[in-house]
Amino acid sequence: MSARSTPRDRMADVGSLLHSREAPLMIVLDSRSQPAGPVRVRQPLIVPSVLPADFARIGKEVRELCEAGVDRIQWDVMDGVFVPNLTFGPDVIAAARPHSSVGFEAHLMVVNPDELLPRYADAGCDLIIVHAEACTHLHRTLHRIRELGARSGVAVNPHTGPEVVQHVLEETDLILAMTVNPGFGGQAYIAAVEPKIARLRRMIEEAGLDIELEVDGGITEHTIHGAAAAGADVFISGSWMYAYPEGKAAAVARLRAAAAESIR
Ligand SMILES: O=C(CO)[C@@H](O)[C@H](O)COP(=O)(O)O
Repeated sequence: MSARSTPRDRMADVGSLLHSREAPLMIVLDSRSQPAGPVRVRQPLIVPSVLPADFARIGKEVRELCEAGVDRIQWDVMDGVFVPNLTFGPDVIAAARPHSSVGFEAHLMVVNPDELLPRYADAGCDLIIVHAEACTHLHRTLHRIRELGARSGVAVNPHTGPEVVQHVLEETDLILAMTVNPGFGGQAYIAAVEPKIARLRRMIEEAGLDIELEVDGGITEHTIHGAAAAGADVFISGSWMYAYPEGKAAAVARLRAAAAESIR
């Protein structure tokens, strides 16, 4: 737990301790290396987008996701300008917060994230993700998120190169490689992003930093393999998870198993 954590963060940390990035790392022997040495195997995190949820019963939807075994919950915040859609204000998220036993992340698809950061931190978002394309002073914005007591994340659209995050790695806890153009759920996964995911994974490893690498958009039990093999370790799922015939718990288990097969 970092020194910048707020009391709300600390409560959320206790609730989600089993899913922390530090705790679940396994040590295995890598038979490919000579001599054999310990290798860190990342555990995939499965995170639903609430975009397909029934907004008239959002508290119940959040409780169902927690019971399904998700690692945290993503709120897609859209302003109708950065993306052509409008979604959640901070008051909606704050109202849902007491219904959750896992952390909240806010994916801010907005043109002016800086002025909104305190509102989403106060609403109970433990992780706040801004778009590189929306931030004139990305380093400052990420630093500000941490000052507010949240973890910081930076998202990049499918067309944006990995180099935009090279000089802010020290200020970020997560990189989100969008695998659709943001704005709507239910779009097709863009496999052409995978080489960028691999490049981002190398950048993280070369920097020696504990940064999560998230993918978002079109994630299914099939597409998750390519993203995991490229180096992603956090997987957002929206429409596929909600439409899974055997229910959300089975969908989470299916995605977790599929990611674990391919994660590197
Ligand atoms: O950020 C976004 C869309 O802008 C995503 O979170 C999607 O909402 C994920 O939904 P599916 O592609 O899994 O339906």
